[in-house]
Amino acid sequence: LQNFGGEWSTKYSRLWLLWANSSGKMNTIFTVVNDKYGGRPTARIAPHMLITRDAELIKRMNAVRSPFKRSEWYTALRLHPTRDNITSVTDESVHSDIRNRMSPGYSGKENTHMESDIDHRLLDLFDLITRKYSSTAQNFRPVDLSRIITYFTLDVISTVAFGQEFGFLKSDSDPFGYIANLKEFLPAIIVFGAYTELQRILRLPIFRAILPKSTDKRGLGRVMGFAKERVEERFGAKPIVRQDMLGSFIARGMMQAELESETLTQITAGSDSTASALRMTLYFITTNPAVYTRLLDEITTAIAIGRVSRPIIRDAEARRLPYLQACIKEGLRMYPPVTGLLAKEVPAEGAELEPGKFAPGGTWVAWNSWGLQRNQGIFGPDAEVFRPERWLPRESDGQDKDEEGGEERRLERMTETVGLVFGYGRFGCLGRGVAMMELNKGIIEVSGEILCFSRLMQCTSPWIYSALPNDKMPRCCSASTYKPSTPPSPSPRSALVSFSIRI
Ligand code: HEM
Repeated sequence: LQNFGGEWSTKYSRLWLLWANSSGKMNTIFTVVNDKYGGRPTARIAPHMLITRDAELIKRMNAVRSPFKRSEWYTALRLHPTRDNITSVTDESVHSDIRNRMSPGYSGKENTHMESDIDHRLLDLFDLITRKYSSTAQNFRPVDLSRIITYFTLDVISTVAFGQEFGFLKSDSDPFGYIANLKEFLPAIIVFGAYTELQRILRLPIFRAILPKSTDKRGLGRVMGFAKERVEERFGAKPIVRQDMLGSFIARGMMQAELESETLTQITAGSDSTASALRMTLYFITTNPAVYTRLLDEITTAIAIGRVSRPIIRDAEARRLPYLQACIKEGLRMYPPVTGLLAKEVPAEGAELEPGKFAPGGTWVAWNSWGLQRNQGIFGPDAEVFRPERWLPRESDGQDKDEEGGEERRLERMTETVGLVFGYGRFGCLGRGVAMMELNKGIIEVSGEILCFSRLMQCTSPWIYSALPNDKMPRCCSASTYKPSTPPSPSPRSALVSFSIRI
């Protein structure tokens, strides 16, 4: 790999990688490395490992008939003590068989409750804010939005996966100690991905006891136990039949033991990723007054002309709001939630990764999703800035047709590139539809809620004001209940929202 630039020690050992992995700043360190070594998109990060921010190479490696395959890095994603899952399996044919059987369930076509399930969890979120976090002049009750957003995505995924919410929002707590345990596990997964020999040691029977198992009282193991119970209910003498993801997987012949491992993966893959996207996007929107105002103007107008359902916007309606869509794409671009290495392996015969640069068979090529989304050639010189306007068509001055296909091509390239935050091709995210539905609904409804709560009850906008029955905080935004001439209740109540930003 001597043709590829990188820190000098990466030729000899994985220590630099270990340092980068455990620094908490892996995303920016890899981006600096990709920038520093001649500005080439691919650099060396370990004796056998490269990292790339080249969108074309990432697509080539992930494409359906590509000879590249998953590297052993993926085996670190095995959470069950004895069974692989869709994300950890490295055998191509086993992976594609599981994927074929799981895709219909994830797609939502066979999950008729999906949209209403998400709506109910969003209402639970607002109910929690109303119950516990609306401050009065005497009683100051700020809420950490980051924490409860994580509760929201966990309750959503358990509901859409197997028809029962965990109950994070109802109890306003982490009833299983799951989040704390995952915080310990995720960094370990990252290290085990680079040092795969550690995994082999951990799989020895004497070490299995420290891995999570369904009989544990707390942590990942407890969630595993919860998932196991839900799976058991679908088998046996009087099985529960429900049209949800689990129902779809069973209909496609997945066995009970397989499902116990897959449901745990669904939860880990589907909650933290979406929670990061939601909280970072909300953070950027609500701390940019110009963006925030424009977004609320868009929704207020849409409500006024009857294009938005209440109490929760429909997914199809949200897709028709261009500025909301621009904010969501820009949020995903600024903070791609998955920054793990996801390394693919070069086929035995080797491959030319960049013009004139060959990598031998067996080389691992990791992705730098952060750097990929900061490509100034694609997103413009202000790629470091949160600016949703970049996603809106620019007025044509008649000259942009000369610039590589003009405005249409510019938007297309950006959209293709930001779509890569969900991976690509045969390894692409199966939960993308669920995640986008949560974002479409969550971003706009929570943005409105924050504004509603953060103004004392002097609000006049139809978006933020409706009647206040029984001195309760309202679910606002009903255009029909908007009475601008009626002053709202004078009692000063608000919810103060803070974000603790975790990356
Ligand atoms: C904004 C939220 C999300 C992002 C950014 C995201 C991103 C990703 C990425 C980058 C991959 C791996 C691609 C690779 O290995 O090359 C992936 C895989 C996967 N994701 Fe997501 N994801 C999100 C939400 C979800 C949700 C909500 C679910 C479940 C409902 C989910 C389920 C999965 C599954 C099952 C896979 C494995 C697919 C396979 O191995 O074939 N994800 N996701």
